[in-house]
Amino acid sequence: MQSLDNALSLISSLVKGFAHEFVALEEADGRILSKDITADRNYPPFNRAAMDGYAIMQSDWKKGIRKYKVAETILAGQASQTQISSGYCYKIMTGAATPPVADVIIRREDANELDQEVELRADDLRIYQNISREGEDTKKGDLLVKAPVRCSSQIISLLAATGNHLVSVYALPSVSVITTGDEVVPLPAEVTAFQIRNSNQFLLKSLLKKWQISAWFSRHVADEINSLTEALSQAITSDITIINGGVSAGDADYVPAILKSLGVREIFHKVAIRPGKPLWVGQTSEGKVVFALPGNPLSCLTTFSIFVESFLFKSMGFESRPLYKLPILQDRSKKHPLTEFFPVSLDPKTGGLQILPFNGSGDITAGLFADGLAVQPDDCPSLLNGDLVAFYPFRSL
Ligand SMILES: Nc1nc2c(c(=O)[nH]1)N[C@H]1C(S)=C(S)[C@@H](COP(=O)(O)OP(=O)(O)OC[C@H]3O[C@@H](n4cnc5c(N)ncnc54)[C@H](O)[C@@H]3O)O[C@H]1N2
Ligand code: MOO
Repeated sequence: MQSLDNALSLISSLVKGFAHEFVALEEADGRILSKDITADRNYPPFNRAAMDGYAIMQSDWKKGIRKYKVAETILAGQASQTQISSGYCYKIMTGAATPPVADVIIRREDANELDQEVELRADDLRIYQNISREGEDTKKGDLLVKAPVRCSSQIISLLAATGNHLVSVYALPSVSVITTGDEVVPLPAEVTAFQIRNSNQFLLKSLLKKWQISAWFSRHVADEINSLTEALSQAITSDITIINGGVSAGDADYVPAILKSLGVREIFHKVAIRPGKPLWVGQTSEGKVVFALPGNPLSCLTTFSIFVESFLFKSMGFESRPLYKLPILQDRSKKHPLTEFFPVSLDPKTGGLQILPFNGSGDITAGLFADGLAVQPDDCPSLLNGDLVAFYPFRSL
């Protein structure tokens, strides 16, 4: 049985890195950028008027001039046609380019608009008042966002602002999802007394969607050697195969043996964690990776979130995944020597972690309102209120 750290480093050793591809900006939400974003020009690209008003020369104001003739009206997007001299101003709109000769804008609210001229008022006049100067936000060539990073709405906006209508992202892997078990029935079939519905298939597909991945091959297979062999032989042609159930010690837990018979090399079987101990990980001779996750719903969620996601993060260029240390808000003890993952919610008032009780890893409500998983290390029999614990968020925070 592997320790958690060993299991994670064995998984890292399987990473070859996904290819890069270009996608349209409209399709980039939630994808992982594979190329840095740099500024294609200065921002603002010109001395941008920040207010509707009148642009003057500060030197005129200092001379005591308060009434100005309007030389020209400059709208956003227009180039100015005139060069003002003393006693003249531009009428200018927010977002328009302020000609270099003008170095102050007085708001329209502080102007008395007369027939051919305008009388301006200001208590305190500062150079470049109401002008956002060229390059003051960022300079051409500046690194704005370092890859890899998940495309948020703000990043999408920045990509658009900097002219990237095609975006370089990490290509998505092909993924198969196979659930197993005689007792597991698909929706919307009726369940008999000793059957259960196939929730993990939906769980896994939903977890993959966070990465914008849809499984190309998805099937439920009974605990029967021939059908499992047939389905798994197809599934393992994918970059990543995720199998659920049939990996512990039961008479019908055929998955590890069948994978081996199909030439999948076992990297490890069993990790010293709870839930999720029976996890099996292997690799085909072509380098495709196979995760066989334990069947209990919380074990499935945990092993996906910790192991499959670590593999995805690394394959998409992240050195490590975001991991937080946050205070736990209750005492917690454990009697076994395994590292324990448990569902927690983020307390909005304190920023600490509330422990969410559940009734074992088969409880369908376990982790229902959790924001992520917290960790009680193998050698730590008790956690005290206020102790910092590792926190793996379910969503990128
Ligand atoms: N003698 C031992 N027994 C067990 C061990 C062990 O080490 N020695 N490990 C236990 C642990 S921990 C877990 S977790 C389970 C995992 O077993 P399997 O991965 O072989 O999974 P199954 O036995 O097929 O199912 C376990 C449980 O999960 C339910 N299940 C399965 N698939 C689905 C699905 N698609 N949707 C919803 N629920 C599912 C299944 O009905 C079982 O109740 O083994 C322990 N036993
Ligand atoms: O992974 Mo198992 O859930 O520890 O019962």
